[in-house]
Amino acid sequence: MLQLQQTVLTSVAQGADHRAILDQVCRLAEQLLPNSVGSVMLLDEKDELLNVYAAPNIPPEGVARLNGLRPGPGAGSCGNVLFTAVPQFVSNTFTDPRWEDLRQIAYDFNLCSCWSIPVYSAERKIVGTFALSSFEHRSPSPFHQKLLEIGASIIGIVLARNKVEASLRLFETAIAGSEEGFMVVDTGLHILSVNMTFTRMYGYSAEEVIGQTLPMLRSDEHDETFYSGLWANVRRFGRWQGEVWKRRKNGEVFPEWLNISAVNDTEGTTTHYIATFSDISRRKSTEAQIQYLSSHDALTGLPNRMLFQDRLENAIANAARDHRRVALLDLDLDNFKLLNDSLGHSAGDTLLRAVALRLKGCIPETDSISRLGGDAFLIALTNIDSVDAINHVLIEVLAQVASPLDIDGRPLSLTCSIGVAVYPDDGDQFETLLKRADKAMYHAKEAGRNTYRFFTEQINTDSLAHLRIAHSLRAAVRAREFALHYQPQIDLRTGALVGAEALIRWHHPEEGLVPPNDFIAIAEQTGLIVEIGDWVLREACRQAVAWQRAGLPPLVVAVNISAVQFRRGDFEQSVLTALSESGLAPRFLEIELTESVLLHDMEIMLSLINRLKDLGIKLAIDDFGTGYSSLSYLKKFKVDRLKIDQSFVRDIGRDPEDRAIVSAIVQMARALNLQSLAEGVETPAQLEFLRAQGCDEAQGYLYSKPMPPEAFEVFVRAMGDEVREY
Ligand SMILES: Nc1nc2c(ncn2[C@@H]2O[C@@H]3COP(=O)(O)O[C@H]4[C@@H](O)[C@H](n5cnc6c(=O)[nH]c(N)nc65)O[C@@H]4COP(=O)(O)O[C@H]3[C@H]2O)c(=O)[nH]1
Repeated sequence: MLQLQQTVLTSVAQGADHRAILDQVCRLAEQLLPNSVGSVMLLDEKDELLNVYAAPNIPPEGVARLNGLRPGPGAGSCGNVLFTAVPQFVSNTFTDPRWEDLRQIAYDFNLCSCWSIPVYSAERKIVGTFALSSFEHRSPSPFHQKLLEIGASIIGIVLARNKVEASLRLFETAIAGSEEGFMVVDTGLHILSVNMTFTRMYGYSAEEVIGQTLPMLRSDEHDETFYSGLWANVRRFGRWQGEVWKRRKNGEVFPEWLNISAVNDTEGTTTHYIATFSDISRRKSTEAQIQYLSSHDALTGLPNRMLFQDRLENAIANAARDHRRVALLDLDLDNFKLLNDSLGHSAGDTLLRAVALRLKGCIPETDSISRLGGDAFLIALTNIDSVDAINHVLIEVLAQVASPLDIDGRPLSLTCSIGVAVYPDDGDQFETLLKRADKAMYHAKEAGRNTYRFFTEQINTDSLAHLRIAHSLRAAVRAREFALHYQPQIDLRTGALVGAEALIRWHHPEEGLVPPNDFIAIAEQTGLIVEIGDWVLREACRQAVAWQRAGLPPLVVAVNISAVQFRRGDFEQSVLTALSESGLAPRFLEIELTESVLLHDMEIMLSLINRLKDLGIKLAIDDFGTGYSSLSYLKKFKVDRLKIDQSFVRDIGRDPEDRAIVSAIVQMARALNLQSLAEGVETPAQLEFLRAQGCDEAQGYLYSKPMPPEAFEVFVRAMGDEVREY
């Protein structure tokens, strides 16, 4: 008996298959009761019928006939064990009423006696029987009863263990195939096991990560405080869950939903952590998409009213802090309904999309546009420090919307009316500003459309003057209302004429002569300066050649160049065209630039200027001393002349600082081998000071105001021989 126990336990310890162990139990019992066969019967899943589970020495036909045995008073020893829940020892199966239903089987297989006792589950429930059937009539001795008891209890243990193992196997299969990632780590955060989903999600094989610690999977999205908080939670509450950004083997960072639970032993000490996790990148991008759709206009992709309002309110809060303004533009397309009805709605949609795109191009990235629905758009201009900045955008928007469109091959032109309300002048709430901008927009419509109106009358008046100039400037370019006046530049040592600065004049048909300071900035804002500047260059070159042809000594003509001319348009080509059209030798053309132009995009400027200088063109720095004065550029750019700004010259007589500045510029120019020219010289005293400092040249009312070409010609001829090329 002891040997039976030992043999079976060894098999259990070695992890042998449970059926093989049950067979072994039967065989060992048979050895201890010669002339008998052992069998194990188990209840089916419904707990109704008994089936043979192990019976190594009962022939298959016998097993087949015993299977499906329904417990009952005549259902043999095993059927009665289940029926009565107590052991059954039948010494004569041929006569005993408990074998009533199985009598034929008893005869056919010569099973003369049969002893059967219950097999219990771990929960003390009868799950089957263990029986010894003999080929002779006999009753069990106490030893045999013990044998049956021990056999049944071993069978119970083996079956229970098998159940646990089976459920473990099931669990493992479930984890391996789970859509969720699964990982077990020890308390030192070493990875002990991972499932297939982990491998798929992270791109690491199990071998690559087992034994490594968890931080290898971290991204840089969270700092140490985040992770220490997370683990503090797990230690305190036994679990943590939340969103964490992790890094795959290929370096990609992705969001996962992570669940960590502590596993404790029976004493409550944590031995392991189990992490389950899923990749939520797709969910997040769907969420982002939903968020996008709910905050944007489907047709144009522009923010909808809700998002726009949010942004405007933010902008107002920032502007309040920085003492700046925010403008709300309420824009309505003129006659859109008419176009939409006549073109069809699909063309109408294309039109709205095209307008949205153009509007986007008129404002900085940081500002917002929204479509309110229909043909109404809102624009928020943030960070505004002057009404001029709003004017600039308004003029640009009117021009952009009005420039011809091609819709499905059809040329179309469209205009819009804009109402403007300004924070803080017109209110500090979105709704108030919107109402006021809307009201102003109706005034723009009433004023004949294709224009804008501010809600506040004063801003309106100033701004409309601006708009008027912008409008008439466009016409002025076409109507050739510009002229150039020339101001002589004189050599201070010899008194000879060395050059002329060309200065633009605008002869407005109604307003008379408009000075450049009143329109150059607007021309720059509208981009018209490119066209105007082209004209100035061509005209100055043409005039210089005309004078030479008329017998005047050759003079260098200086032309002012705006920064916008450099950045927009092809400046180099303009110069080449002006020179070749006129036939002027490049050394008679000087371009005047301010310091800030040179310092912006320095590398690009340098190569452009060098190409022009290689042609022989001269370069003067205008308003010297008022800008950045980063002196290193003077050498880099091969400058010929420094023009001392008239603001320093004006007060030479009164202000010792100005005197010091002028004298320093003159000395520096000399040291660098550059010419110095003082602007705005009005008095002999100023002239004396400049001469004493060694300033090379001067220009100013003392000699002459800028003159029309004919007057300039008379001036030059009057100077006789005193003209030289500098
Ligand atoms: N008080 C006083 N002023 C004197 C005296 N001598 C000359 N001026 C004025 O000083 C300005 C000198 O031109 P700027 O500094 O280049 O300043 C110019 C220049 O920056 C710009 N400008 C003029 N013509 C053009 C042009 O064709 N293109 C560009 N981009 N800008 C131009 O407009 C500015 C103003 O031009 P203007 O009104 O013609 O004013 C000219 C000239 O008439 C003087 O003794 N006393």
